[in-house]
Amino acid sequence: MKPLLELRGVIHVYVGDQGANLAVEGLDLSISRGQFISLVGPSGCGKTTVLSLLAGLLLPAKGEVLIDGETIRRPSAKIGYMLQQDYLFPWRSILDNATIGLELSGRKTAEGIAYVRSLLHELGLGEAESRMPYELSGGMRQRVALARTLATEPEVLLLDEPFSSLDLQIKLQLEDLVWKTLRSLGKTAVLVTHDLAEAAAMSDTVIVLARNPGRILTRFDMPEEMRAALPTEARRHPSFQHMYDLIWEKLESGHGKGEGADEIDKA
Ligand SMILES: Nc1ncnc2c1ncn2[C@@H]1O[C@H](COP(=O)(O)OP(=O)(O)OP(=O)(O)O)[C@@H](O)[C@H]1O
Repeated sequence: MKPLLELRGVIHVYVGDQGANLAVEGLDLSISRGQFISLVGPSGCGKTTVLSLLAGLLLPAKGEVLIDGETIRRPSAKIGYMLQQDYLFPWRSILDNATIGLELSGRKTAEGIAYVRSLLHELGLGEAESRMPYELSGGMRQRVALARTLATEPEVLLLDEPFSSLDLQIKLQLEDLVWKTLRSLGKTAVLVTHDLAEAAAMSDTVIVLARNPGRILTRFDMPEEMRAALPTEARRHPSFQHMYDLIWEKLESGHGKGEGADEIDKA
């Protein structure tokens, strides 16, 4: 099957006052439609750089980044980006926050609003659409941010540590909810996380990166039964601990002491 997203021989160099910084080198990656991929690795290995390249916010110095076989040269409506911080506008209600992308792209039609209402409903916010951001918990705010990202119907969701600021219980609930929502809508997802358990539980495939320069060390395809299960169920699957240990060992072998594996959340 033709991949939906591809990185081919990608190199990215940041150029600034301090000179040139080779951030990532020789990245080759294919992601199929509907796949859920996680990127894990120590701080500075290029996870956010990869997301920015996929989002069209950065252009590679060498190589190609493609969606559906077409080179990504600028941000596209096909790709939505959800961040650690929700960046809700405090003066707008939940519904008005969730419809902002539609407004900016001139698509705030009755149909568009109805779709956003259905998303809010799916995400357990149906009764809360007229409430203001200050009235919401962190988990609710992230659900609004997800509805806002999905409102414009992107094919791909880039998720940059969207659960990292949440309490454990809320985080687990939200992992299930996001996984279920993206699955039911057939979306393709690329998650960046420092939490190896989260990566193993949510993903079809976990990509392990190393740094200096950022590069792909290996990829782990999760067992079929884990992939089909909700993240909280996948965490209880007999293969979960084994997959987790494999990812952790690869990270350690890739970095050695002092090279950053200790920054990964092993809890
Ligand atoms: N704007 C920038 N200018 C110069 N160098 C940068 C810039 N952004 C990132 N870098 C460098 O590129 C490399 C990759 O950074 P990136 O932020 O993609 O890593 P990361 O894996 O997402 O890190 P973290 O886990 O800490 O968020 C690092 O060496 C970083 O210092």
